[in-house]
Amino acid sequence: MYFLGIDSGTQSTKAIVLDLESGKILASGHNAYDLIEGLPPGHLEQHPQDWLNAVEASVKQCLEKLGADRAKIAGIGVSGQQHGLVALGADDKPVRPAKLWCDTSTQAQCAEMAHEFGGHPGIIALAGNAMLPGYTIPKLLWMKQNEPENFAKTTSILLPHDYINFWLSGVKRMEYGDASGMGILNVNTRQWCYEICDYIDPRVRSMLPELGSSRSVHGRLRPELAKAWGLGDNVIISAGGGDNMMGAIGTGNIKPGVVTASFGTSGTLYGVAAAPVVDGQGEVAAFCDSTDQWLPLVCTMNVTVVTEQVREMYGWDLKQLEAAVASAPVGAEGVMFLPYLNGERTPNLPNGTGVLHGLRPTNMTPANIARAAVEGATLGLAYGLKRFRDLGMNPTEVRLTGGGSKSPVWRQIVADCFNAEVVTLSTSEGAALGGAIQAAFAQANEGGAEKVSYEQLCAKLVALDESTRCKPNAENAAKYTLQLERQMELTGRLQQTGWL
Ligand SMILES: Nc1ncnc2c1ncn2[C@@H]1O[C@H](COP(=O)(O)OP(=O)(O)O)[C@@H](O)[C@H]1O
Ligand SMILES: O=C(CO)[C@@H](O)[C@H](O)COP(=O)(O)O
Repeated sequence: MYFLGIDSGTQSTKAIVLDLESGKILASGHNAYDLIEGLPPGHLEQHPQDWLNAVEASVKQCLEKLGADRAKIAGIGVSGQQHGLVALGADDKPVRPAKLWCDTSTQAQCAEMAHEFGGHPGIIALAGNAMLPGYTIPKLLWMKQNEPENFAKTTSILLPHDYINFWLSGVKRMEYGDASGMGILNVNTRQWCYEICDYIDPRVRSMLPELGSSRSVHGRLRPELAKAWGLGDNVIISAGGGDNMMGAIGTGNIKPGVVTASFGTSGTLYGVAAAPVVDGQGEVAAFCDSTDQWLPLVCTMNVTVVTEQVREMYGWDLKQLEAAVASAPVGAEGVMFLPYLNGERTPNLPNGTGVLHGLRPTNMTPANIARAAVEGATLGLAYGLKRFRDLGMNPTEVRLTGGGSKSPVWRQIVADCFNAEVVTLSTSEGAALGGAIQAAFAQANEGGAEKVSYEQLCAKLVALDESTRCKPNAENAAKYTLQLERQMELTGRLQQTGWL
């Protein structure tokens, strides 16, 4: 039996076909897209139709490679960028483009809601999470206040992966993992916080679809799509989840003790927990995972955003970028790059901008700027790891996934900044693999006692690539400890003076 895993990311969609028997990835597909251009700073949006087109294109690439064997596909699992707001009208069409996880235009709405519910402590007591601009529900309040005609037309809301699931199956439903990033799920009880919903508008309750377990089957592939793609008539769609929740499954992060770091458009650090992990400072998000456990997570908004920008500025390809980073010494001869190009979530700087600090005539080289960009983005996540350690999670090994983890020089920088061993998986597409594994789990266990566990599936299907293992270099780790202090101190001071 084969399972299709789809990861709809911020920059592209990736699809893979997993053979359950051999554990091999038999085919993969990829399709890129852009953000909508020309919007004011802080407004980051995409057309949901672009995601559907990319899903279709990347799935078709896989199916072409499989040929007649495509009939062996028994299930599909979808991973999607978290938090985006897809607002649908009565005709089930988006009433406007989706506002994304990296859209920071909703600061006023976050402040208003925090004020209403007793500040960050009050909101954290209600839902487990602070109200941050990246999350979904402030986007809905923003729409009510700024586009009342679109709000009036909205009859239901979905997250990006839910919208893809809806297109695949015709069923609107949410699962706990991705729903926990909306800002209205009480992560302790896994129930909606109706106080917050009602504050936004009494109609919000009716906009929410059914909410349920991430372990169940979401629906079946629509007959029209099954026919068009040449698939069988009983292909299940699993519950799916946010890309970090699915990345957790695909990196074998299904029981406490494992920590994964993802280097994609965003940077994330997460580890499964058997109970909610609530951070009083609201920096470590208290999310649910997509196996009905919990997923404390730190997210920074500027990872490959920054490296891509530097690469484009110098007209380099990825190899040239890597060579430049490798040619500069640890610490980039004093050049520091505060990477907040799109604003930032951790630390919470919705209006943040990038800062280059420490430039001298002798160190102002493309190589140092490239190295400083990688170091700045990685130290942002090292701060997250420090917060994990504050909360009692102290990994000796971190599993890496996402596009940036393909770079050997970057991996060593991560090991040194984290002062922990790092290793990648046999595929860098952890979220897509997680989708395929979740689909295999849901298909095997549908409607009865559990026949196959996540432990069994991950033991068989998730493999570390030992050739990528990097140990921290003690001397470099010590330098990066100081570098992190400088980065956070500089950030704090600029924030205090209103420059960030
Ligand atoms: N060898 C590499 N070195 C540095 N960055 C890389 C490398 N390979 C891929 N990337 C980066 O990874 C990014 C894609 O990562 P991905 O995890 O797929 O992002 P997302 O899921 O957010 O769309 C690319 O834009 C590219 O910048
Ligand atoms: O907002 C978060 C996590 O809370 C991001 O991690 C998004 O889920 C986007 O992910 P990528 O496209 O970078 O994978």
